[in-house]
Amino acid sequence: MYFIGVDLGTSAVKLLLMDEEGKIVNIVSREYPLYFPHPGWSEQKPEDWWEQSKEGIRELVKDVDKSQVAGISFGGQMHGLVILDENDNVIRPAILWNDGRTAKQTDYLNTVIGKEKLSEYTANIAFAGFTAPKILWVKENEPDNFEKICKIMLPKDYLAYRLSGAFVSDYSDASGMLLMDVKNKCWSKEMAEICGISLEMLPELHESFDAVGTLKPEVAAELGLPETCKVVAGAGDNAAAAVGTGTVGDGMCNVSLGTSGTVFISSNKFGVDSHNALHAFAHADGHYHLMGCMLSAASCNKWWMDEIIRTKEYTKEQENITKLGENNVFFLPYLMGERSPHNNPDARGTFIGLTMDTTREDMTQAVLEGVAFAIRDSFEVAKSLGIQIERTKICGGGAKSPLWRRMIANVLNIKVDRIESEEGPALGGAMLAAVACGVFSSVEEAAEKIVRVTETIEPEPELVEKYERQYRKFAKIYPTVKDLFTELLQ
Ligand SMILES: Nc1ncnc2c1ncn2[C@@H]1O[C@H](COP(=O)(O)OP(=O)(O)O)[C@@H](O)[C@H]1O
Ligand SMILES: O=C(CO)[C@@H](O)[C@H](O)COP(=O)(O)O
Repeated sequence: MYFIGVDLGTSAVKLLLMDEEGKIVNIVSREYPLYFPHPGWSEQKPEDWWEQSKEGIRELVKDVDKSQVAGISFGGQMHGLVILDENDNVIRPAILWNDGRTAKQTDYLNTVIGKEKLSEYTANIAFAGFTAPKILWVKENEPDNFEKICKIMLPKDYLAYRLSGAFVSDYSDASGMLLMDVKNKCWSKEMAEICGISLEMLPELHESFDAVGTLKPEVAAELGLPETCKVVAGAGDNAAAAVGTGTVGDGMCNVSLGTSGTVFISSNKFGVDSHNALHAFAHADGHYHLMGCMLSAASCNKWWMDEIIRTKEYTKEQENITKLGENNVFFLPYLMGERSPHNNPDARGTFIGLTMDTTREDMTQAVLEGVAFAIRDSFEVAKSLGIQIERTKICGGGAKSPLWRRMIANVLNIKVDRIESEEGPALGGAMLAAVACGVFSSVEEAAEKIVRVTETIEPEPELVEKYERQYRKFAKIYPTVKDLFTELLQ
């Protein structure tokens, strides 16, 4: 038997084929455009996700016996608002997780409804990228579109809907909508009322490892897959990545360096961050997790390389970096505003400390370090909650860089475990499909049998000390320039 894992990412859809022994048989990737129609806005077309996923699946399975593909599941970029009308047409482009247009609606939710009430209804407060503020934005700014809404779904749920006709979501991804009561794993009537929507507009909720249907006959024919192929609910990309890196059970950690950067801490018990800086979400293993999310991680390096110094030679560029822990240049990686821990859509990217002898390498280094320091910010919040993290897994495109992995290990002062593939969410998706098809009795068992650590990066005491001093300096920059960010936008 084979299982397909689909990682519906922001930069591309990554598809992974796994056999029932857990061996990765093939990986395929298909890019699609990301639109920034206004500064701070971020959109994609669901039709692009669908077309590229279909093309990717055909390529993925072309050399295997397709009749043996037993299940397909997903890890999807979270929070994106996909709205369909009564004829199942997409009403407008999806508004993504890193879109900052909802500052007014987020402020309304946090101050007028109030953080305490939001926390009581959902276990979280409002962040600009979450789905509920986006619904309010459409209501206020595009009333004609709002009137047409029949179905509200998340990005990966759109794929499941097109593949199977099942209008469903899973608890981990739905946690990020600010419409779900995370503790009790059900929709919040209060939040639906606040957003002016009915519960019928929301998908049926499932565990990530639940089979929710099979391929529609016409889709099966188009893909060359059997109609019996199970479509499995799947998870938000971070929960799926956690499955794919074996971050399941109690007190495990995964750092993802994708377009976003995340710190994911699994827990067998429901818990909330009293500072509201970390999200309290459901996990794909049936339990819970806390998560910090920075909006621009590997995308900062991509921006710096592609748009500014204009090179595709990421590895070569990083090989010239030598001054680890001694850089006088610092970079705030807030190119799309920032979520954890600042919750500030107005925050912006910033270089500070430039002099006449600053080199291109210093600035490249500052970009990579700025991301590592921002990841550390979420670790500091976890530490303040009494959570001690001694080692972490790492995944995402940025984790392909040996230098970045080393920086993370030293800035965080913990061991960093690399697994066989950086494609955490896609592998996690395939594992969820295998659980739903009965190959494994639980997500934990799948992780135990499949995930292998291939390398551990140890912190280096001398560098840890240097980076501790550097982090203290970094931590002073945001509070100093914070007010200026809002002023600059006026
Ligand atoms: N060697 C590398 N060094 C730094 N960044 C990298 C490297 N390889 C890939 N990336 C970055 O990883 C990101 C894609 O990672 P991925 O986890 O697939 O993201 P997403 O799920 O958001 O689409 C891109 O921003 C890409 O530039
Ligand atoms: O908003 C979040 C998590 O809360 C992001 O992590 C998105 O889920 C997008 O992930 P990537 O495209 O970076 O994997």
